[in-house]
Amino acid sequence: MAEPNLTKPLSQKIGFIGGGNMAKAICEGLVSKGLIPYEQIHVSGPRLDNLTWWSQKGCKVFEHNGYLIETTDVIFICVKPHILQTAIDDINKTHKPDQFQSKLYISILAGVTLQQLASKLHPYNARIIRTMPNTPMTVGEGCTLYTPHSTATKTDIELLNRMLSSTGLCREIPEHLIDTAGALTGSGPAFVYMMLEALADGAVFMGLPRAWATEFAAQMALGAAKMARDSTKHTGQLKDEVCSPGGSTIRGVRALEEHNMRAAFMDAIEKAALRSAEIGKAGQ
Ligand SMILES: NC(=O)C1=CN([C@@H]2O[C@H](COP(=O)(O)OP(=O)(O)OC[C@H]3O[C@@H](n4cnc5c(N)ncnc54)[C@H](O)[C@@H]3O)[C@@H](O)[C@H]2O)C=CC1
Ligand SMILES: O=C(O)[C@@H]1CCC=N1
Repeated sequence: MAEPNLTKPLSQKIGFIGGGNMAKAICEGLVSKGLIPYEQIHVSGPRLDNLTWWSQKGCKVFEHNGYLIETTDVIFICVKPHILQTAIDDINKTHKPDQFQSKLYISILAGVTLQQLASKLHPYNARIIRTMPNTPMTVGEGCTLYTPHSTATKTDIELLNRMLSSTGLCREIPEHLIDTAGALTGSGPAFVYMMLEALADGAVFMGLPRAWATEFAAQMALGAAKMARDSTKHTGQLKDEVCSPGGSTIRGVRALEEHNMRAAFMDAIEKAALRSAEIGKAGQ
């Protein structure tokens, strides 16, 4: 696929069904890159008083999802997986399914399969792409994985790439891998924040002021992540280059091995991936 043009502003109106954490992260990612102004973004949710973050920024807010679909071109579905049916039922309170023109629906729901999405959204003339984004897209370092449904056109996929490449990495993957890859990229930030907190706790334990410990831990991880991403060296080699023989780092490495750090991270990804698949199998 040709490199998306990341600077040209979007002409489309973008909608979010559900204005929670991940919807805000996508919104901030798009706006901060100059792709779209807040005024071109619409959001819907069951209570307007929960949408003040959006209205204060200048976005248009709706209490019913049908009005959001009517007034936008691309709709991000950003509710919790078990709320999907309730959100769809809400559309029917104000609109008839065949009232809608064909539009692009981008699901960010963990676990919910393209087949499940298609069977629920088919009456609304939906073209569908399943994605797994992550919150670091707020700062332009996100990672979005996606699988298009057969209803999605080449133009839809190009538009998705244009939007989400501006907020970080955006990569198509086969659907059978999205639960596992999503455990790594979608849930992974929580695991990394826990790791940063624990590393900072260690430094505080040894006497470093908390604010410094937090700042230094984050900067250290940012640099290490950049090297791991951009270097051709294996992460094991990068680790070896930090460990002086008989030095301080290898003592810390030994402590991590004694506490089964690798098994703990592997288990975290396994459990998150299995839960994601379970959400899909349970029909949310
Ligand atoms: N938080 C994260 O890091 C990530 C979340 N996701 C997915 O994003 C989705 C949303 O997650 P969060 O943003 O974390 O949850 P959240 O709870 O922050 O947001 C969900 C929003 O949906 C709204 N809502 C509830 N009922 C609704 C209805 N009937 N119609 C419209 N809106 C309704 C709620 O008011 C709330 O603002 C989930 O499906 C999750 O699997 C995917 C990747 C990362
Ligand atoms: O915890 C969850 O289910 C969602 C999916 C990935 C991140 N948060």
